[in-house]
Amino acid sequence: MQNGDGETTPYSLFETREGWRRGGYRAFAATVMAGIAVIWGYRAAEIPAAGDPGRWPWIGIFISEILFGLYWILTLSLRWRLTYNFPFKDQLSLRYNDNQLPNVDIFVCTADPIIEPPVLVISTVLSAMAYDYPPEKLAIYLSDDGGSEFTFYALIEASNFSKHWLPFCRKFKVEPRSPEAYFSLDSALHNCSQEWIDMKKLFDEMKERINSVVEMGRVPKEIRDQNKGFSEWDNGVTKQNHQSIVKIIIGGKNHDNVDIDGCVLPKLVYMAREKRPQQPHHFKAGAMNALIRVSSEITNAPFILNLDCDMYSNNQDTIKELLCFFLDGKRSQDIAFVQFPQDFDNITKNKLYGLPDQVINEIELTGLGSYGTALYCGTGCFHRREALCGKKYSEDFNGSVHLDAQTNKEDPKTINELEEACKLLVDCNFENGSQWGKEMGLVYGCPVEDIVTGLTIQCRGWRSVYYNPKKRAFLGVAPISLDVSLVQFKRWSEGMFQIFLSKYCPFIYGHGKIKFGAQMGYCVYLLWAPLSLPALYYTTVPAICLLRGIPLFPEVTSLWAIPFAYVFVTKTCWSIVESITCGSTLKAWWNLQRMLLFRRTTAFFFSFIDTIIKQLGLSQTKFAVTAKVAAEDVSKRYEQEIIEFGSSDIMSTMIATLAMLNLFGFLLGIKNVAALDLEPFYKGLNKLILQALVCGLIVMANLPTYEALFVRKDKGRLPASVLFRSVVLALLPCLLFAY
Ligand SMILES: O=c1ccn([C@@H]2O[C@H](COP(=O)(O)OP(=O)(O)O[C@H]3O[C@H](CO)[C@@H](O)[C@H](O)[C@H]3O)[C@@H](O)[C@H]2O)c(=O)[nH]1
Ligand SMILES: [Mn+2]
Repeated sequence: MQNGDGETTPYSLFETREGWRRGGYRAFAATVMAGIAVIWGYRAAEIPAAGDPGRWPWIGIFISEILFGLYWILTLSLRWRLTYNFPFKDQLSLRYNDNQLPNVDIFVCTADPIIEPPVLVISTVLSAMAYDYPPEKLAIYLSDDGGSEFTFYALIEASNFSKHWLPFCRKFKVEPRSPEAYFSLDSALHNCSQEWIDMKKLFDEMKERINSVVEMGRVPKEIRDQNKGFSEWDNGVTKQNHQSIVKIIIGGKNHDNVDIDGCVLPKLVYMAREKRPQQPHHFKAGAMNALIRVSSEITNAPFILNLDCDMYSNNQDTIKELLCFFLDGKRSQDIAFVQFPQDFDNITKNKLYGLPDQVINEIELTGLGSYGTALYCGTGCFHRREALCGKKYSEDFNGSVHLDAQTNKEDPKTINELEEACKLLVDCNFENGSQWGKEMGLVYGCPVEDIVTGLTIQCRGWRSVYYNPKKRAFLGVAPISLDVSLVQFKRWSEGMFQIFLSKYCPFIYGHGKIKFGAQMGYCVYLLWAPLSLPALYYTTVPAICLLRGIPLFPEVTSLWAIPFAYVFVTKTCWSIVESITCGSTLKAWWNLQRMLLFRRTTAFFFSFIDTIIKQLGLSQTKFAVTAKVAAEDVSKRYEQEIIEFGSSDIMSTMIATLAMLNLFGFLLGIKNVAALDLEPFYKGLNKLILQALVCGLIVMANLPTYEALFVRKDKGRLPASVLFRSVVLALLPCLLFAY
């Protein structure tokens, strides 16, 4: 066996295996496709004559079904072929000893000390410091877009705490290594030794100190005096307006950089790039690019792990596992990044808000990864620095040469000189006239900087790997109220639709560069926003037509009902089977269907509108940071799986209005039919029953909405103003069209 050379060693570091044969799925998909084609044919053949009141609604539903059908064809690309990746960590240590392992830089981004509390941020940082990896090869960089002295203070506390925490983790093989997550595990699981108790006390005291400083609203003088770094905050630093701040908290050849056992600590750097009100800062993409430059000055590791501040490491072995993909000689050369799925540690049993979507994580993203084009999801992603910085892949690129060349960057500069040099790299003007945000680093101008950046890397010839280990590598915080969740989906769908409309549209930009299946797969996500249009049509027009007795579906006794029934029933069953085999419960599947309905009719629809407005140049890109904390009563309801509507914004009004509209349609439609004599009654029933079924399903999915409107008394209910608005809005079409 020879070091670093994939060709002469008999053992590979990773393996890619084909999943189950997909023949069954393909055959099934073909029958569904046939069903869809028959439905299209039926719609085209049976268009009501001019003058018939049903003509326009019919044409509308025809168009909707064409769009749904085409979208469904796109989703096939994600299921066609599934391959899975398996690293062999033990082989890595046989091939490379610790000295030969590459440096790794870990980037953590935070943006706001209130909705991303410093204690949460440092727990993530500490979990990253505690990886089972030679500490002298690790460096953790925190980018603070909040420019907050609280976050800086918390990081100093964390650096002191790490001197105890890291030895403790090593000694007791602690897992997970985020102290917050670890100590909230059932303590009965642990040996309640004195050391455990002492450690918990140390952590609780630190939390207490940090939280009290945050509550006080300023860092007291005694603390400020202990670290001259606080002087940066002396003259009016605000979130939007401040100079560059770079502080190397642990690093350099300082005797203080060891833990209580005398082991070296990983480097730790705080960075807040310069912000000026009139200068665009490009949100997370800007922060990441600043981190790339600062880290290149200080450590310049060839591999970069990118984490959101809530995504703590849940597996100490992750770095070693994932290096298997990068260090396997020739086979590794064209791999630009390895993406892990996004997972959360605050999930209830039945996934109230549909996150994480196991089918996306286990099947769809695997499917996209099988084309060599794993989606870059912004967090839990390891990059090859060169690929991220804009290098094109070419056959003669030799990753291992680069590895040999990299050694611990022994810088003659002092910490002070380094910090000053870094500050220049993150001032507002540094990027002017450069390729940053275009050809270099993360791409600017899009609220989903991650997806578009991943695509550009792939179009430069690189491959990416999706790795979904059994043991979750990272766990984050999922939204625990409906509005926060919908706002997050709005940002995503808006950003993705922008990509579709921009020069980065995968069908054009990716043409000839990534596989056609991959182009289709990307569009499954990029087209979320326009998918709202047929969805809205389906949730409004059948209900209104039902009121008026206009049939839009075939008679239930006619042969034409068969393709509708077939497509609906088999697709539903398939989706249930997929969910359950991916580890969901039946109830979780149902909750997801409700969330899909809510997302499509609100978040996706408003993002569609906003994207169009933006295309017209009337507004600017925004990035609404997702809240990671909530009030106690909200958390309590979340644990009981009660939906937190709790606001009167336009999205909840929309949800309530659609719920009311379908309820009216369903009830009045049935009432109208029931009032008939026997013979016309059966005829009417025959004609309208499928339509009533559509409304009935929407009503069923909305049961929690009615409860929130009429029954609930807690703060998470829908306020009376929403009830009033939704009833008026839903009655409007009923009155206009019904009589
Ligand atoms: O101006 C900003 C805004 C955000 N962030 C950070 O970006 C991360 C993601 O923000 P969050 O509000 O948590 O967004 P999510 O919707 O949870 O994020 C997902 O989607 C984003 C793109 O929409 C990606 O950037 C994220 O990595 C991905 O986890 C957080 O750590 C933030 O602190 C910044 O650093 N600067
Ligand atoms: Mn997040």
